[in-house]
Amino acid sequence: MIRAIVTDIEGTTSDIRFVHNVLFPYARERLPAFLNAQQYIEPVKTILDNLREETGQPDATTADLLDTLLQFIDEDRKSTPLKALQGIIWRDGYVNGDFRGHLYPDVLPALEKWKAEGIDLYVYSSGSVAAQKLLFGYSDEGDITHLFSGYFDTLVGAKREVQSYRNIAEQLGVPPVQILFLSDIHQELDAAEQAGLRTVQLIRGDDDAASHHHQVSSFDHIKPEQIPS
Ligand SMILES: CSCCC(=O)C(=O)COP(=O)(O)O
Ligand SMILES: [Mg+2]
Repeated sequence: MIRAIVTDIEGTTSDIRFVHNVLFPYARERLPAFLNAQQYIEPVKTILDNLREETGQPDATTADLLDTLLQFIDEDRKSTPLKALQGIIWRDGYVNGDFRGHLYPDVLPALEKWKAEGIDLYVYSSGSVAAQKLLFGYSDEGDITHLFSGYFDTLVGAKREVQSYRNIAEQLGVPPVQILFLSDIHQELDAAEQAGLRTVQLIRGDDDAASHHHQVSSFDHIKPEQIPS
């Protein structure tokens, strides 16, 4: 039986276009002024030092790091320091009501049903845990963070690495075979499957996302009780 469901965000609970057309431009536009104001203040100071270490540029200036970050944004690089900075910048947008966290309409009813059935719910996204809590805390359906028992970001490991899913299962204290991972990206699902998790692939768009994983177009087609383990 499935005891825990871990869900991706972009392309799974939420439209890719919300992330790429709203969140990313919002952070990109504000990043230069944000770094200029915050570069010597924690936690930004430490995040920038982490970026220097990540990129092997120990003597990089803030201007150098800004160029690197803008390039990472344009490449959709899942850099942990970048995601931490984005999460801090996005807070103002959510709190000020500039935008709300997009949820597909099938997501909340399914999460509430699974929670009521005793399945614990978690999130695993490249977005920082802070960014995840903001998206679900200021979502189209209001604050739904009460539904989630925990959050994972790339501090647990990259999403296409098998070890990341072993780490998640160990932290949950649940046998991998009793954990269902939901994502749109087959490489993430492949890694989760190799770690022993069960998988379902969300096909939200019309792109050809052929894979061997069980595929559904919405959360209401997911039946955890029918997944053998
Ligand atoms: C938490 S909302 C922002 C998501 C984000 O920054 C991102 O890069 C999405 O990556 P994912 O691994 O969830 O597809
Ligand atoms: Mg995704």
